[in-house]
Amino acid sequence: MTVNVEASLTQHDAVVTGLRDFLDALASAAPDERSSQRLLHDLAQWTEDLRQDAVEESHRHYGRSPTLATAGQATTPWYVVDEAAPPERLAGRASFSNFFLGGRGAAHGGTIPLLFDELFGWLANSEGMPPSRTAYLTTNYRSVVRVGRPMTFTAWTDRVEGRKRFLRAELRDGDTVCAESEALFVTLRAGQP
Ligand SMILES: CCCCCCCC(=O)SCCNC(=O)CCNC(=O)[C@H](O)C(C)(C)COP(=O)(O)OP(=O)(O)OC[C@H]1O[C@@H](n2cnc3c(N)ncnc32)[C@H](O)[C@@H]1OP(=O)(O)O
Repeated sequence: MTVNVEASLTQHDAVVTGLRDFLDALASAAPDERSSQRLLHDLAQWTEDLRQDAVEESHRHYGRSPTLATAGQATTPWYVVDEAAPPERLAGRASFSNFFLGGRGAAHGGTIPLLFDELFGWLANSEGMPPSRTAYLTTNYRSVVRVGRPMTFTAWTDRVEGRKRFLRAELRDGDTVCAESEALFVTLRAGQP
């Protein structure tokens, strides 16, 4: 079994990386009854152990990694930022593993806006920016996103009007634009969650 663990990762980051690999392996396999039973048993044991370790949101590790792609959210399509000029522009690479398969080799349609929302969150909430949230996000699907393909993305701030940031992004497979997105992020007022 190959587990994609980098030496520099903390133990928790390594667990999240392992979880991402696990989900891909699970989605790619057709385990027999015996394997499924063993898996269910192990999962049930770990679920129980982790429930004993439950803590309040601000003390959790999950989804807060400063070093991992996707901040350590194992259920977000993998991406890495290669060029960061926040809050103006981001560019990088992405890939949808079998865990994100919708059907006939194409990524599930709901997972593409999930990636865009991640990228927009990066842009709109970069260091020094007041916190903001997605008010709307639209996606145009131009060509299927194939699982396992190396993709590239660009996300940029189109314009700012007071508390409103209008953002745009493109996801490409080579020269083909597979999806485009447009979103509005609104800066939160004091007291908004
Ligand atoms: C905190 C960091 C976390 C990282 C976030 C990552 C991104 C996310 O996924 S966030 C999760 C998904 N998003 C949400 O749950 C947001 C839920 N919605 C809200 O909280 C609120 O509606 C919020 C904050 C977006 C806007 O509410 P509020 O501050 O009351 O806005 P409001 O004063 O009515 O409107 C401000 C302006 O935005 C415009 N606007 C607000 N919503 C929309 C919309 N959906 N469409 C178009 N325009 C809108 C208003 O028309 C207004 O424009 P103008 O100033 O020109 O009159």
